[in-house]
Amino acid sequence: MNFLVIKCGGSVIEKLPDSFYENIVDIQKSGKWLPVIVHGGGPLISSLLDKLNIETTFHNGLRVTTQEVLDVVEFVLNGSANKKIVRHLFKAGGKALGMSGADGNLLKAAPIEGNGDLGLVGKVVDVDTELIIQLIEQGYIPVISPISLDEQGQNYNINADTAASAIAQALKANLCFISDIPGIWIEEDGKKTVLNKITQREVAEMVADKKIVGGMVPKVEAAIDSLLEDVPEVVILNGFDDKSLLDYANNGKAGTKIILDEEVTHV
Ligand SMILES: Nc1ncnc2c1ncn2[C@@H]1O[C@H](COP(=O)(O)OP(=O)(O)O)[C@@H](O)[C@H]1O
Ligand SMILES: CC(=O)N[C@@H](CCC(=O)OP(=O)(O)O)C(=O)O
Repeated sequence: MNFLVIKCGGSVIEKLPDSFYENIVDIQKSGKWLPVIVHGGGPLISSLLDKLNIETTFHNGLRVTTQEVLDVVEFVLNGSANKKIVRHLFKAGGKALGMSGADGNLLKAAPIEGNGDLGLVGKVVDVDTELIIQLIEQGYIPVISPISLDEQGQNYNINADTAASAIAQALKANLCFISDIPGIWIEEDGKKTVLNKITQREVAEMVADKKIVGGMVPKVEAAIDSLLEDVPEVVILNGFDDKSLLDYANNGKAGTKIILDEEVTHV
């Protein structure tokens, strides 16, 4: 089965055109790919925290998460962000089922190592692929928020790129990150050039040189982790170009393709 994990960034959820969701439904109906959506909601969370006068900070692109912050994260991700996508897919003629990693114990979480400063930030340690496959077989497009529980029932804030990577690894799915940029860029003399591919080594150099920063850091780390665990392909696509997802699904055309160093000789 050709699974396609489509990670919708919070940077674009509010702005994706109807055609984006129609394309997902078309991709599913074509049978070429079985779509699974994983979503974030970073800017929506920050804006609600701001309205509630709760201070929020990030460390290497990850939100420092107290229990008070987590309540808001969960409210936004499992609520408005998840249901917005379900609603759009319904309007596009699809059958979407929204759930968090906690529902049906879909994702099992654990705190990330050395996370003292980050608080309740977790990682995914297990994915119930059977549940995802059963939903797909019943014609659903799963829409997954990354909030998940550990063995004790403690909830965790999990970066959506990291969760999407874990799900892609478990399904051996191709992974598309839909974000608010046309791909990874390099900036020289004030001019930005989008890279059509980037290697693991180049990613590491750009992160070390602070040429990849903020939310792009967990994204590229998730991309490399995925490829190292036999995910066939990871790409970054532009959420504002309504053809980018369809172009990728049909022709493999991507904004930026991330590749392992050993693949360089084969490209
Ligand atoms: N080298 C880079 N190329 C492209 N975008 C970058 C780069 N470094 C940092 N970014 C930032 O990463 C952001 C995307 O990550 P993020 O805000 O987490 O988006 P999302 O909500 O889609 O996951 C872009 O808006 C951009 O500002
Ligand atoms: C730990 C951590 O940083 N969690 C993220 C979860 C949402 C997310 O990842 O949203 P984007 O995809 O829009 O970045 C957060 O609290 O913002």
